[in-house]
Amino acid sequence: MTVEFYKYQGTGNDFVIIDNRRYNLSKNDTKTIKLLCDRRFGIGADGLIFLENSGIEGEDFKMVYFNSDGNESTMCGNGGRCLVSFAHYLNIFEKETLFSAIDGQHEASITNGVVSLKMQDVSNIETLENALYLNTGSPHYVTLTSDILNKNIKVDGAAIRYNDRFKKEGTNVNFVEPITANLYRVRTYERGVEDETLSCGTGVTAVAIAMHALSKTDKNSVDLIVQGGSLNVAFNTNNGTYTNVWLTGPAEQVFKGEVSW
Ligand SMILES: N[C@H](CCC[C@H](N)C(=O)O)C(=O)O
Repeated sequence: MTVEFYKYQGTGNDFVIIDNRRYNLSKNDTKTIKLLCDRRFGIGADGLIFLENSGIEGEDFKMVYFNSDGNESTMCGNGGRCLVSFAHYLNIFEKETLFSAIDGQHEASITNGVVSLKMQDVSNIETLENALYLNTGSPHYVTLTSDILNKNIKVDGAAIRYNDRFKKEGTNVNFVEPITANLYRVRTYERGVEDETLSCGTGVTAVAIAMHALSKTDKNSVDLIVQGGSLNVAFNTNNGTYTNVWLTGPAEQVFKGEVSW
C-alpha cells in the first residue's frame, strides 16, 4: 500500500499526519504505526495522527492520536495544534474550527502559523508527595525541580512513570523550574514515547494549571519554555476548576512524502 503523509512539528514535538479520509487505515495496525514512527527504520516521530471525518454536525474533522509505540492514546495538545494547521492547509476551514478527539470536542483557530487550541476543563487536581497529578486530556504528574537543564529526564521520568502507582496505566511526567511568576521552564517524559520529548502540549497545560493551583502564580496567562520552543497557556479559574483553557503556539509543516508497506 502507498500512502501520502505529512510531517509536522509543534515546538519540537513531531508527528506523522495522514489524511485517513482517503485510506481508511486501521487504528489497530500497531506494528505499522510503530514502524512509521521509528526514527531509524521509518519516517520518525513522537506520534502519528489520522485526520478523519467526524460525522457530527458542526465538526470539521476528527483526530485519532497514536504514540510512537504504535498504540492509540489520549489527547495530544501539540498534535492537536499540528492537525489544525494541517486541516487549514487542506482548506477544510479558514480561521476557526471545531473538531473531535478522544477527550471530546475542541475549538481552535490559526493566525500566521500560530494555533490556539481549546483544552478540556480541569477540576480534579490530586496532591501527591512533591507533585500534583491532573488530567488535561492526558494524565500528567507535575513536580517542581531546580537545575532542570542538568537533569536526566529519561531516567528520572521513567522512575516515576514505572513506579507502583503508575506502572499499569502510565503517566506523563513534567519537571518544572520557575523563572518568574508567569514564566516556567518545563521538560517532559512522555508515556508511550518512553523518553523525553522536546515539548508536550497537554503537559505544559498541566504545568500552568498546577503552578496556579500551588499559588506560584496569580496570573491567568502563563508562558512555558520547553526544549523545542515556547508555548502559552491561558485559563479562567473559579474555586479550583479551570475552564476556557487555551494552548497557543506555532505548528509547522516540515515535509510531505509517500510511504509504502
Ligand atoms: N504521550 C501522551 C499523549 C501525547 C501528549 C503530548 N504529545 C502532547 O502534546 O500533549 C500520552 O500518552 O498520554
